[in-house]
Amino acid sequence: MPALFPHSTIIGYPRIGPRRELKKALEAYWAGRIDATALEREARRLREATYARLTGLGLNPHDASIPASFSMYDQVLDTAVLLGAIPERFPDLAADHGPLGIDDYFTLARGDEQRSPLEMTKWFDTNYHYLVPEIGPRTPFTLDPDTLLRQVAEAADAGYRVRPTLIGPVTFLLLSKAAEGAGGGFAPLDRLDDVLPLYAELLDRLEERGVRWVQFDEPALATDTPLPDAVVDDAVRRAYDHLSGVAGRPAILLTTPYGGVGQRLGAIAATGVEAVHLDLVRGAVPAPAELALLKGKTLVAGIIDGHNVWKADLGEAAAVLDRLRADGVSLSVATSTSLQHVPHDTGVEQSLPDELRSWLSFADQKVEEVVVLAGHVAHPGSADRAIAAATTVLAGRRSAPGVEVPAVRERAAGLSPSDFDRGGFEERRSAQQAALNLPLLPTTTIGSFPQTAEVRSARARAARGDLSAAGYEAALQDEIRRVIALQEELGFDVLVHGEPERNDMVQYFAENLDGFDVTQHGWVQSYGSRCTRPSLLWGDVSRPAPITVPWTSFAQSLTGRPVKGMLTGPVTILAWSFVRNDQPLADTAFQVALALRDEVLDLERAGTRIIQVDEPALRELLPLRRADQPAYLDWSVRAFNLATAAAAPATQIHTHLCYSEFGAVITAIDGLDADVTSIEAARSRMEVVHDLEEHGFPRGVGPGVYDIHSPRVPSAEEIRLLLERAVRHVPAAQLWVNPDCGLKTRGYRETERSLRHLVDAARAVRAAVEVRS
Ligand SMILES: Nc1nc2c(c(=O)[nH]1)N[C@@H](CNc1ccc(C(=O)N[C@@H](CCC(=O)N[C@@H](CCC(=O)N[C@@H](CCC(=O)O)C(=O)O)C(=O)O)C(=O)O)cc1)CN2
Ligand code: MET
Ligand SMILES: [Zn+2]
Repeated sequence: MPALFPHSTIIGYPRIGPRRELKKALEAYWAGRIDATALEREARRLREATYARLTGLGLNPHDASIPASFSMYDQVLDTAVLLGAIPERFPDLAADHGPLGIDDYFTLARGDEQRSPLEMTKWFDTNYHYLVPEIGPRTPFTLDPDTLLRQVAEAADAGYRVRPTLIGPVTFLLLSKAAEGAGGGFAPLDRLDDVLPLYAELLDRLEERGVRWVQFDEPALATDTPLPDAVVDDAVRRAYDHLSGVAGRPAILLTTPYGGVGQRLGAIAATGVEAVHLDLVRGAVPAPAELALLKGKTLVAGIIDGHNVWKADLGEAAAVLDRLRADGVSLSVATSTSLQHVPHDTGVEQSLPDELRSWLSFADQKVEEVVVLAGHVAHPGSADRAIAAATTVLAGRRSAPGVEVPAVRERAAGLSPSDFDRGGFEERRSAQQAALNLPLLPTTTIGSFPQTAEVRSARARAARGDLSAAGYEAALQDEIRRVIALQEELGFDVLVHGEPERNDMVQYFAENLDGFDVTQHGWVQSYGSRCTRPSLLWGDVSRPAPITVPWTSFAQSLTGRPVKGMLTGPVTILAWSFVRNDQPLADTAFQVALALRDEVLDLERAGTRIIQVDEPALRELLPLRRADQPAYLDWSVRAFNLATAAAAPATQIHTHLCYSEFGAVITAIDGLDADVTSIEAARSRMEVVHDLEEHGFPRGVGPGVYDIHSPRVPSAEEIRLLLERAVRHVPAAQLWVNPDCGLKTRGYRETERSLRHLVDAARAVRAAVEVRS
């Protein structure tokens, strides 16, 4: 008879550390500044500090309330390695060479001189990115459980009985891609029966170590998958019938974060798992008939949002829990998702206004909210004071100055269709050609140039007060001078100022708009050691003063060639911030769009002839459920239109989107109505030109000709071949030549060489096309 599932838990916790300790240790290890022992010592210290912290916040250290959700780089990679699922292109790392070492693990994550790493892609609808396993019909599977078992043992030694968490078999295979050469018709899920014995063996091994509960994350069950529902439901049944049939195993918690499971609840409930987690924030609260299906299991109610940073309405959450309990279900209180998507602790923020801080709940505060609600479930009435306090805070938030600004609302309410419409493209095209007189196949970059250690350090010193505002501005101007001179020397047609003033393309705008605040320590892992500090969008948004105009004008004053103004679009600003949850996203997007519209007009007035509005996250916010996608695409496209449509016909509007799955949203991209669109294309060898050709994409387009994600320098010949491929499918008069994305993560050495090759290749193809026509 398995133990009862604990009354309160979280699905996962941030791993990067309250002061980004893991990031620093990883980067020190990769740079050779510390050895593997020191890295592992720091990781272990962080894990134990997490268990201690969670215990302090009220989770029980003895009953599996605490998840063991650490990862050195990525949890999907960890599960692939646990199963020995090493892609065939890494034969030296295969299981017959023994268990995988830490350097081998990092080779899979980061690649080496010869091989690219596993592909990285977005994790559900978050700004976290996971590594995509490659599974073929013959990929071998061998259990490699040492890392997991060591963590269980190490926790036990420190006095914690933790709950190991890993990606469940169905989601693991659904998130994998078919290995190259797997053959049409093969889907990784075809290998389900081959991985199940390994998961079963793992349950045995965990049982031997005294583990009582194991968590299998199955978020793919809360999304629409490319495979038919019946196939996925059958996989759920087979997987969990197999695993629950293992004799003497630990009990199983199956989690389904990031959405509702809908009809799939039937298949999940029919399995022999002991506890089922549902996301009650994104998904619906189950009706009594659905709850009846869960009889005999614990419902782990994901009622605290793991995905945003706002304090919960505890009164409302308690009412939902009361209803569930009245229906007789065995109940545990939890977060809707892992807390890896939110910063650690509001308590360490020194510069946030107290009132704003009181509205916030980061990971540690969310644990407290879970514990309060679990107290309420166990002893109704016992949490009334905390619930009343939350109600008071929420009421204060609703009426606080800045949350609703009449002038902002009136402006948004007064919009008419013409505010979204730039007029006909033909008129624009001839006006722009007259104003700019650009050659065929114009060359440009995506905006940022390498962010040098000097620039970052100057910014850090300016923030500490060790460098004056004037000193910081002078340092940035020096950098702009160098970037302009370099582009002139290389022979670019459309220049950029290089964005040295931006810590991040979203945070920089948030720092300069009303309605936002930014944190000091609110770092969230984006992938591996890379982090971002999402801004807090808490109020009505407006622009107190021009933001980018001085930098762009300064750059333009240094050159006769056109300098492109550079803005981040409304959808991306929302996607990479924590956004208020008290009004529809579309309303907030329109406010941001209006602020950007003012900036577009000010840039134009200052003489900027080309303005780029980046929307790399347009695809990212696309809802996971197909039924929700059309409404999203409608408002997101309209927000971009609103930001850009006031520009004069002669002003050329560019946009940039850095992903290659272009086909899926090409109609929306067309709807943006930008004069020129640059996109990622190099990693897929220009495949996107087929989508463009098929769609008959009518305006300018710059498919990226070199991959900026790696320090590799492409040859001019290689770039020329890509361009010739593009010219065969897209009229040359529409084509631009640019890299895949911004250069901020690169160094100057490789950047300069790559850009030289880019200009050489563009000139060669330009000459060839001109001869032909
Ligand atoms: N917000 C956002 N989301 C995004 C992307 C993006 O660019 N922005 N890109 C996509 C991929 N994700 C990425 C996420 C992060 C990074 C990245 O490089 N992050 C940097 C931090 C960038 C930053 O905010 N820099 C700040 C702060 C830098 C810093 O750590 N400074 C030191 C001090 C340095 C010194 O004294 O010299 C400190 O604070 O300790 C600045 O330049 O000002 C990192 O982890 O290292 C790259 C890609 C998707 N999502
Ligand atoms: C992630 S898209 C980046 C666009 C931005 N203009 C840059 O060049 O860095
Ligand atoms: Zn990009």
